[in-house]
Amino acid sequence: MARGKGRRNPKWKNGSNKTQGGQHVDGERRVYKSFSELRRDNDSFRKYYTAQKIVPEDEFPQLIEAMRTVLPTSFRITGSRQQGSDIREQIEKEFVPFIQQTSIDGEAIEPPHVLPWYPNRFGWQFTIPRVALKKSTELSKFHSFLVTETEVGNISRQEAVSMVPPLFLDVQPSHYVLDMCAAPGSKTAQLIEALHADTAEGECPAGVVVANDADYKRACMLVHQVSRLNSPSVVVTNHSGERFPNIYDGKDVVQFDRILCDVPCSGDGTTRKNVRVWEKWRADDGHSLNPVQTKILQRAAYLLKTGGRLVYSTCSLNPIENEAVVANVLSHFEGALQLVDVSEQLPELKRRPGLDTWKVMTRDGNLYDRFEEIPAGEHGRNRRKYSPKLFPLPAEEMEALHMERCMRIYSHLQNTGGFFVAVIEKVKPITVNEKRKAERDAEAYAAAMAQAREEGDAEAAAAEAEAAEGSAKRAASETPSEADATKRPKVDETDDGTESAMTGNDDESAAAGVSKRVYLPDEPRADPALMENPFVFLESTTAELASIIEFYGIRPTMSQRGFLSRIEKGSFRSVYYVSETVRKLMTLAGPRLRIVNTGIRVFSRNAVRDAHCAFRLVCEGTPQVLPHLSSRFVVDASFHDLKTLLSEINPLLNLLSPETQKKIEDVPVSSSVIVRYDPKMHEDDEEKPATRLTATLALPCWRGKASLSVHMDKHQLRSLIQRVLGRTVDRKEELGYKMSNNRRSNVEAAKAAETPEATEAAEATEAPEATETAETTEAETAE
Ligand SMILES: C[S@@+](CC[C@H](N)C(=O)[O-])C[C@H]1O[C@@H](n2cnc3c(N)ncnc32)[C@H](O)[C@@H]1O
Repeated sequence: MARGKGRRNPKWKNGSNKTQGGQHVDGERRVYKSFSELRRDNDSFRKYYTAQKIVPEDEFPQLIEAMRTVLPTSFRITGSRQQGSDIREQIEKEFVPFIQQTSIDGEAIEPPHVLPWYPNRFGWQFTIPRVALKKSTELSKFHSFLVTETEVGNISRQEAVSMVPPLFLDVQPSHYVLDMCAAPGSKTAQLIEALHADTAEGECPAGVVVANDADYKRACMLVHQVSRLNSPSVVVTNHSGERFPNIYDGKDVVQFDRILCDVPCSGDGTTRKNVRVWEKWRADDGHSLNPVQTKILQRAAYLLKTGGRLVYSTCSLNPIENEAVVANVLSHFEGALQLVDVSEQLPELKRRPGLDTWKVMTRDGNLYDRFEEIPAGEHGRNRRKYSPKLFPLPAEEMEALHMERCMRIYSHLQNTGGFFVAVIEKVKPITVNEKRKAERDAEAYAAAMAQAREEGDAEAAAAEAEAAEGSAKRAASETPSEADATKRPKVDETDDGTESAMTGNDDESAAAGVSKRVYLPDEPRADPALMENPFVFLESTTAELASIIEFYGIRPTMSQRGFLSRIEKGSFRSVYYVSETVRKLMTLAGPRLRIVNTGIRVFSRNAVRDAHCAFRLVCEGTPQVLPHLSSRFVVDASFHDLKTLLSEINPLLNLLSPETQKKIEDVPVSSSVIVRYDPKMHEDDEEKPATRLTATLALPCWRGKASLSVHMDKHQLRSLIQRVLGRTVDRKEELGYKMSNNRRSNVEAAKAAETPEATEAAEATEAPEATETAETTEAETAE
């Protein structure tokens, strides 16, 4: 690999040189179509958006051109964590300067850069293609860093524009927050971070985030995303947004301070990532999504506290999914809701104002300004397929709503995807009668549109069948080879054709892939096979919980009302922990709320027969429990000890420093213990971590008879090894938790130490713990 500056490789121009194509099975033959062959254009799309005047006429070519290029990769550092600034420093001081001087085959590489509008330099973007990341050892170190830190939740891959809506929601730690359409959860993660902004580890914010999605399987994806953030203040639920249940506190319905409605949409702002949007785009998609988007926003408006704030967003440019929905709901509740002027917030974010006029495109491709202009057709059949609700309100009403306060973000403005964001405040209550009327109207509108669509689809199907019959006749008169040649090769529906430089947690593509799927309230959604036992709060008198509290000396500073579990046949495997606010909400809601998951897993049953306590501390629960744990189970260690624990598998106690050994000997055999390393206390030490650390590290460990082993999942461990020891761990090494290896390395170490007692102890090896550590580590990862 050559170093030094040079030209940029033209084949990386769009951040990708991917040649892999889509495929489909055509009879016995597989037909591949490369993504570069896919047409990144659509005449109907051009016609529609030119007519909408979403940008000035002379700017439209720039917009289209930007929408045809591949999207840069962007990510966010988890700001609420102590490690956030360490991670940022590592990027700024290690990776950026290094990449600046790196070139491959004489071609310069553009280093990652900060998203100027994202607070605290925690938002980043880069265009280095994956192939380049893997080609050089140095760049692959950056790649490995991104993947590992994403897996442990220190970094989240997220499309830049998708980071915008939560920033305008302005979540405070005391807020009750509802994320109505949350999966796969990139924005939920931001909401949780904001909730924890000023909460010390081990404490619970007064507020709560309820993350909801109508799709049960997608709600499970949400659980994975949320669990990376270890928050006791989150509940994941599974309801249609428009039917999110009332939770009663006495006679009052519990309302939320903040609501995010990131509704299902056509996703036509995501063409840079989902190339097939070009091919599939139809103006009709917006028409059929408008009713459900309206219902979700109406429900959110009702569930919002007076004085509260709501954000409505889509990754679509279509005014029918955006301004039409907002204007209708605002006008319906007559002054209860107002658009907020946020032009002074995030000034670096380039945006354009919302529209107050637009046109509706009918199936025949004609565009109309007013409903009445649509030719009625026989018995009004033609006009019935559309609704006045798809059109702008009268000009003076639109003006009064200040639609210019909505934000439109376009691809060419700052090299992102497209997005729509409206920030809404509730300035007076909505009465139950107003709510009911709105619901009835929305229901009738949705039903009428659905019926018209069915009629329209039936007509279209008949026309298609007629056309197919004609072409079958034509094909019969052609030779087989000619008929084959007229077939258009299809492409795989499942691959979005994009390339991610950060594998692992590609949440955004997952979101985009099904964002158009709309779940209606009466659709059976839950897969019973996946349903788990409901959560039950554990009384502190429950024998097993009492034994955990007593053994680990959990102080009363950790409320004992927060422990809960999923009980099966009178027994439970794991203990979870939630905040008092979550407990209150769950108690008030009872079975009304379909809870998919909640809480942090703090203790898990261990498999060691002679252990004093049947439960061990779980890695993800460590930050929550640590401040409340008896000091007997917390050992402050030196860098030498940290290094030993991270480089050896089940190191013998005599490999640790004498002071640490002494403290560990006080800890009962076969139990969890936390080893803590505070970099501030070791600033003058000669030996230091490979990267500069400021945040304290806490390693949950297992104290065996003669050894101490780190008890973390493999991703956490890999992240620590990279940051502390400065080396990338390969898969074989990380999976080296094999009994034989453990025993061999311990015996060798003991022999090297030349102490007969140690050799004897090593040969007797801590078999149960070692096996348990390895197995549960893998199990934790799987869970
Ligand atoms: C655009 S995606 C949300 C992306 C998500 N906010 C994020 O940032 O990761 C829309 C989501 O709405 C869900 N959905 C579809 N219909 C819904 C409905 N009626 N109520 C609630 N959620 C719905 C889909 O399952 C999908 O996960």
